[in-house]
Amino acid sequence: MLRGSQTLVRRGLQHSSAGRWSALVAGGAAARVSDASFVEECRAQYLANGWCHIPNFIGKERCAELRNEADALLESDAAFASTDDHTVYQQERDERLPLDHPRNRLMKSTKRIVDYEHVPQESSLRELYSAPELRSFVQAVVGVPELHLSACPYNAAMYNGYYDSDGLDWHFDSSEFGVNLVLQNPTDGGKFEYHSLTRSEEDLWSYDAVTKVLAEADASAEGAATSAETVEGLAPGSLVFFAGRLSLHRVSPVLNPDVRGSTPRINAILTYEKSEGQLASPYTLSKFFGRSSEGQQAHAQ
Ligand SMILES: O=C(O)CCC(=O)C(=O)O
Ligand SMILES: [Fe+2]
Repeated sequence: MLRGSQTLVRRGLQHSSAGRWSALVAGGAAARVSDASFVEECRAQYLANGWCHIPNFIGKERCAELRNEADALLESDAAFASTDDHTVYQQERDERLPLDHPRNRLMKSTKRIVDYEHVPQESSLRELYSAPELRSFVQAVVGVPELHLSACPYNAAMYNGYYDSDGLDWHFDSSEFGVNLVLQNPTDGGKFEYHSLTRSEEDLWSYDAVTKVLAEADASAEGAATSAETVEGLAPGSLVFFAGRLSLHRVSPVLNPDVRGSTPRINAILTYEKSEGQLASPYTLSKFFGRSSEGQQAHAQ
């Protein structure tokens, strides 16, 4: 009797979670995240490219709702505008090496961020981020034994806004998987450029490979070919994720000719980690979030 009623309660919970997921992503490809053939297709794409792009992952209405929320927050006091120099490794420079060494070369990035602490409690972004359906799906596609929510109160999920001439220069992510939900494209520029598996877990410096990608990037400004690729076709509602911890990537500067008015590039980033309790690095927190490690510790989730 007791066992029977517990089963019923559990089934009821499962139904309500699945029902909530369907409502959250209504009209989008995400309705298929538990479908084995869909997961297989996405896994094949991830293995072939190093990234996986799913157009129209969430429905148009949900996308518009998130875009409107992000747009308002990014223009409010909740936003942190960063203008910073950083190394591709997102670590302090090594004074023993020359300034033009890849370890020390400084990249320039400017953008706005609304971090998780400023995302309203009732926001659909919070629901999407913590949905077990999404986490299991990403885990299956990237092929890791476990995937966890970030313990950082700031980088768990956030909105990014790139306004005129903003961009995020070449870097490796310090968190494991930054899942990118595209909410608005700018008029021009703001492309996502990606070099697959530039470094390995065995050699996290991989200086030769990093030197080569950065030299190619410099030369490509003059029109030369590069082994980095631009991920094409990203549009509002697209979900794209990639091995950003091992692959150099950047967002090219947003170009908004004044005459056509200003349309920022807006997206949400959802952070997942391979192990439980992961926090953001002090370097990343201070450069991109305007936050301290002490604050992170005090509010860790
Ligand atoms: O905004 C994007 O498309 C990518 C952002 C990114 O690489 C990051 O936040 O680390
Ligand atoms: Fe990144």
